[in-house]
Amino acid sequence: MTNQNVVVPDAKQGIDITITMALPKSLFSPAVPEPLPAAPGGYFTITRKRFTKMTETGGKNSSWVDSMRDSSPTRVKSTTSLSETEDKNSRIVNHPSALNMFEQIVQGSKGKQIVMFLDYDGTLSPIVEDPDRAFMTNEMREAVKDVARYFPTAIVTGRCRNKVYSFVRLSELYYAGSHGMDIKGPSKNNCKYKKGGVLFQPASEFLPMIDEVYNILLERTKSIPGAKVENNKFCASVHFRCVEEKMWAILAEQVRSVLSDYPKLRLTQGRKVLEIRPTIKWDKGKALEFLLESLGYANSTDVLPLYIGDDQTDEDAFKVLRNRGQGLGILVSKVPKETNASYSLQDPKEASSLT
Ligand SMILES: O=P(O)(O)OC[C@H]1O[C@H](O[C@H]2O[C@H](CO)[C@@H](O)[C@H](O)[C@H]2O)[C@H](O)[C@@H](O)[C@@H]1O
Repeated sequence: MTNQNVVVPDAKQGIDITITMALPKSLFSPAVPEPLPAAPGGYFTITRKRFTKMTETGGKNSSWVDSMRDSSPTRVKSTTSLSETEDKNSRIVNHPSALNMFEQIVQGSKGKQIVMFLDYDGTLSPIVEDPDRAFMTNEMREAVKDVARYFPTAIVTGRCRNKVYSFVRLSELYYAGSHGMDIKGPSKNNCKYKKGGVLFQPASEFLPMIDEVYNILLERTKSIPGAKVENNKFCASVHFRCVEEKMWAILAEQVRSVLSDYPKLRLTQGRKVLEIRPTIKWDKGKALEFLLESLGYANSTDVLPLYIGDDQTDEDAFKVLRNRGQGLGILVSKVPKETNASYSLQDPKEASSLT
């Protein structure tokens, strides 16, 4: 790694600014990526019907447990070798490293205002067993702080907004917690963008319901060793990272039985986590659009949104960028994955080099 000066035109101020970043020596690769074929929707919602079918059969039907296993993107299916995956579906391995392509990304931004969107878990912080201890490093915090000095920067996460703020502790950022259902901008005196003090909570009516469901889930899962329920304000998470695999079907059945009383809630899956969310049509992609609009870039061609994320829920944002034909999705993943992102990074460390 080496420090390099990258000149980025600042459309807002009409001047070039120079950012010193830690970049790999191999950064300025001449390769230009082929335009990616359109990827199909990557959203991994488990429909109530499928969820019911999976859980009804309990441990006997392996599809439920398979689905829980597949929720960890670090797992490559043992029946398929990497080269087989490449042969079968080259689109999956076709998104080049964002690090190697960074020069092109920066060049592509010429004259455009970059807006940076960052997922938290698995992107800014490494995945750890205890969700309460998913701290980001000081180095990462400094990197994000640097980015926010030049570009509007938002954290977009499934976590409760206050919780992620307690990890990140940068008051100049925008925060979209609860999968984008709790959006807040920097306070007026800490914001250089025109609509900084934004606050938007499209699922506020669900607050009492989520609280209720959280408490029921706590009770119903307390006898399952390793299960952890997290209240993320407008959604809730049931973690199974520390639950023995033989208990997964039982945990699933508990969650299913709770959800069957709440038709206005739906289930999605993240990295070793079941996420209970309101059925409203709102996700990280909608949050990205809302923030671009709030910043005054709704129909602008002078903006380049960059979104870095690692999770299935980030696919909604990647898809929005792909459909707009504007901006870039960057997937953090060690293994090839079907994605709507255009570039990839291996892990949070690489993400910190990029930012
Ligand atoms: O949108 P994100 O910022 O990626 O948040 C998604 C979920 O992240 C957290 O869980 C994940 O990270 C934990 C800590 O590394 C890990 O233990 C867990 O297995 C992962 O799923 C968070 O705890 C959840 O509430 C978020 O929904």
